[in-house]
Amino acid sequence: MLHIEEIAFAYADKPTLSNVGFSAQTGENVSIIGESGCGKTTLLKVIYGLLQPKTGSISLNETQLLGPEYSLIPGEEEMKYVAQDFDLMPFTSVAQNIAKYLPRRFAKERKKRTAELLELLGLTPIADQKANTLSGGQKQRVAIARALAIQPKVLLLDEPFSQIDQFRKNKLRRMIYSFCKEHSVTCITATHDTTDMLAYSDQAIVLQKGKIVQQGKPKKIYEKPASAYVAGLFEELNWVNTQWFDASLPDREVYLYPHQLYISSEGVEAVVQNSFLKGHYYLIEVIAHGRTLLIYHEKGFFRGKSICLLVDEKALKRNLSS
Ligand SMILES: Nc1ncnc2c1ncn2[C@@H]1O[C@H](COP(=O)(O)OP(=O)(O)OP(=O)(O)O)[C@@H](O)[C@H]1O
Repeated sequence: MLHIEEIAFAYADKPTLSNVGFSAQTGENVSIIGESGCGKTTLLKVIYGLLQPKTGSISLNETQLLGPEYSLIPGEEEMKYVAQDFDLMPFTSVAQNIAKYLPRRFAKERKKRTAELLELLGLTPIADQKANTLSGGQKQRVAIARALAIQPKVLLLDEPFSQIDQFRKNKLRRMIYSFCKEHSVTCITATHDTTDMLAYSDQAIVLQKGKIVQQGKPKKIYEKPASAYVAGLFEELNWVNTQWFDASLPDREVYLYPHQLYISSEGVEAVVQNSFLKGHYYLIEVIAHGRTLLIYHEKGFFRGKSICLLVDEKALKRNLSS
């Protein structure tokens, strides 16, 4: 188990993390999400042992990790960290970049494992290409393959799929996270992309200005966000007044996800501004009570069309009581 307790960290005298603590079971997949600059990368670097926390402690399977001030080589041996800058050997082939991290003694085993990793990350066709000729997404995949070369106990991924095309991203995500599960690798992913969190994480940690503001099962966080900040990490929010929909409710401004508003034959009058095709549905931008709101609908509408909106009453009331 990876146990992180009450970590605080500051760059010079600028506090960046305070009171951060959580535990991850062996093989658990934890996401760290939050707005840009909230401290996700810093937290991964503290866990990996590149930055020394001011206070707090980190232990892996009951062994306390002391941090870079107490080790000759920064970085914990049993962990692998895939940073945002990849750090590949530029004039070396994809296959050699991966093989370098495998023991030299067992040549046959080394070749087999390299081939497996090339296949897992979809890199076989470019195995002989030099790293400096790769695209950002290809470099990112080589960096992940390298981190998995010798199976770590803990894999720390910083925005792992940010440069990978949509077409490959979903398949790759499924493969990597199921690889980690099968091999009991604890995986901590810092991400902006809440799809990483909702579909694949066992536990999510939401950071805001270096502090944990919500923590738990992803579904629960999505359905019961602790604040508009947390909800806004998933989708653009609609701010509405409760009395537009129900005059008996206290007069409050509340936030709703787009799917919590829907088109009906009666309700709040709105005028369509834009319809954006999203695949099998549309994102519709409307103006109601002088505000821009977003809703989902199966059909698109022309600009200027008048429609009426109703609200998911449960969501409205839940929001009111939070
Ligand atoms: N080496 C550094 N020296 C001083 N301040 C730093 C340093 N690295 C990061 N910071 C600051 O610490 C804060 C947290 O940065 P961090 O990179 O951890 O955020 P993040 O959540 O990972 O952001 P992003 O999602 O944009 O990668 C930011 O305000 C950043 O400017």
